[in-house]
Amino acid sequence: MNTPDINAELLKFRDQIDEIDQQMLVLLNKRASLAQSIGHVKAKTDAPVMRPEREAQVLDKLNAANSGPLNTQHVNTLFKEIMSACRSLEREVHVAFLGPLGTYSEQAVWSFFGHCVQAEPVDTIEEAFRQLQAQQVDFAVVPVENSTEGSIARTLDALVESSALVCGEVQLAIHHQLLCQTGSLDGIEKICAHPQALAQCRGWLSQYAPHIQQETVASNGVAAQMASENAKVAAIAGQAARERYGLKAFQEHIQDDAHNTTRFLVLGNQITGPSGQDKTSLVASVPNQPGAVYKMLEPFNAENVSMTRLESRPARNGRWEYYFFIDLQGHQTEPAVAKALDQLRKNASFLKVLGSYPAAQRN
Ligand SMILES: O=C(O)C(=O)C[C@]1(C(=O)O)C=C[C@@H](O)C=C1
Repeated sequence: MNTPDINAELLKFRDQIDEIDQQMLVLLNKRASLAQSIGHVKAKTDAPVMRPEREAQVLDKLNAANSGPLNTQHVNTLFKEIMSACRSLEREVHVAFLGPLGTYSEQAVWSFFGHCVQAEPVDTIEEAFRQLQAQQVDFAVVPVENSTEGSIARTLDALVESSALVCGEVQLAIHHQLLCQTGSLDGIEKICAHPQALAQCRGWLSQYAPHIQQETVASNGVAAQMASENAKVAAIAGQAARERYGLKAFQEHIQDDAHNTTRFLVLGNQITGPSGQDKTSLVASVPNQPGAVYKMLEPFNAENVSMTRLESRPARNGRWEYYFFIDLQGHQTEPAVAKALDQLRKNASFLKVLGSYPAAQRN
């Protein structure tokens, strides 16, 4: 095919794309107007603008109907952003996250809420909980566990104390990158990162950058900021930091464990209804007696409710008691889950249901 023929063929397809884009724009604006109408209805009763269960259902319905060539991830990414834009026309949603900018927590915010939210970095996990409790923000996004490093104790402790409800979860694949101003290691004198990131990349660093000094800093976001200000510094950080600070990658995927993931909780002050594929998180404590833990878990077995997580933390009351953090499959309004929780309430010395929320498979 000669060049004029190729150009003519491209033009034909591009004309069709232009036409479809115009049609989609009309439809998207129709959708946005409907969301605005929903917003007006909600405003009458001060009902929450963000409904995680409804957004999960929208994605599930679309994916069930999808015949490709777009895959599930494409559909989710596109429609999360569409809902994010529509939602922002109802009211701007404010989300606190563990900062600074450029951390994986920020990435988790974009992944759950799309980009049309007001994301506000805070210095500590406790401050995120405080702002949520004081209703300074609508939601808070905090890390709760990492597949290689384990649970984030400060989040677990804060969950026991606070009135925050779990409204959602985000499973984020942690892809560390070695970032600097030029994308080359020439002239780099030190590599900065959070201690966990350095630990997670130990093998790669000893093989490919054994002679460069390493320095631990408060977060990968801080490391990326340092690299953006100093050409002799490289940082280990993720995609959000790379974009935020305009850095170039010397190498992507430098973590030793290819499946390294961090799970984040989306916390709010609102109850989340069932979406069809949900999880329930709770924290319970039992008397320090033989068989007590077995008795605590027995109702889940009896009701055939699957547990996806069981984690213990000292209760910090000086009596060698423990809090058990449990995640279940199903929503607390489902009969089997409700029955198991009723029984657990009788067996436990302490029980707090932290919330039911859509499971993260849509991320
Ligand atoms: O269905 C609603 O309640 C809406 O506000 C609409 C919409 C959407 O764009 O589809 C937007 C925000 C909510 O989180 C859920 C869905």
